Amino acid sequence: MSLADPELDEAPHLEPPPHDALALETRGLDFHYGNTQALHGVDLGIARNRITALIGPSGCGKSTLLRAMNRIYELYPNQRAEGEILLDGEDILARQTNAADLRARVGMVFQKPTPFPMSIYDNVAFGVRLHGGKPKAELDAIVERSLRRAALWDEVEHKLGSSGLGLSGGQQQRLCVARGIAVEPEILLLDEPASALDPVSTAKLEETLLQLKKDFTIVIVTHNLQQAARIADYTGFMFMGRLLEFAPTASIFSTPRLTRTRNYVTGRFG
Ligand SMILES: Nc1ncnc2c1ncn2[C@@H]1O[C@H](COP(=O)(O)OP(=O)(O)OP(=O)(O)O)[C@@H](O)[C@H]1O
Repeated sequence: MSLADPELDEAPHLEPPPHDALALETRGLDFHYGNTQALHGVDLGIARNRITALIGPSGCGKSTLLRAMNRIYELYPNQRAEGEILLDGEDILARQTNAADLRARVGMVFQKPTPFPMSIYDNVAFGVRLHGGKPKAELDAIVERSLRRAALWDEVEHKLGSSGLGLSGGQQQRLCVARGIAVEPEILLLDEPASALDPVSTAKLEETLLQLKKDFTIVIVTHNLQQAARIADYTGFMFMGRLLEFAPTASIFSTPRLTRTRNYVTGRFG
């Protein structure tokens, strides 16, 4: 049976977290790239201090959904989101929401590590300086704390003045996590953050994320189903721009309700 089988006309099965546990919620979210509609009426609830994974076949809209959550798509022409995205009850798609403030509250780490061409220290301090700056001693403390939380401090404490570009891929990605959390966002979005990393670096990043969920709400897009099963509390399965199934991770992998989800998580599609 093909995952795209039109005979499989199944209604979505959504088991969102309790409403009072939500940090962010999308309601009826549509997304367009010009004339192409990439998201169709997505209703998604992201639980506070939990890891939520978005899985699904290539092109199903995972990255688009993530990019809507901090309005980063606005930096590109002809991309638009419609519907509601509630962050602590406030609709961030509303015009009056300041995009720079929003991106400080909803940080993002990309697939490819993207350290800036500057020192390790300056990479982590970058966002804090951008959002108003702090006295040197306070900034030092923030940089150390962020690097510790990203499990990178022990590896870089003696070379904070060296270029971030000189680190290994795995270290660079943890540097990007440190940069993202230095401004104390409420939510950290990660778009396939381990796809360019070796297994050891991946394990280290996963461990870091499990620690970080004590302080942050995490949403991760991943192609790696084992990764979702290992670290996510909730998992959403997307298909052709729709959120088809959403539930606690164990249910998605052990007792998926929809045939399409089952075919995908067992690798029996296509
Ligand atoms: N810049 C763009 N312009 C036009 N269409 C786009 C653009 N970016 C994505 N799309 C389309 O939107 C749909 C969703 O893409 P998206 O990148 O969100 O999927 P994805 O699930 O993250 O895929 P992958 O797993 O391959 O990264 C796809 O049909 C894609 O072709």
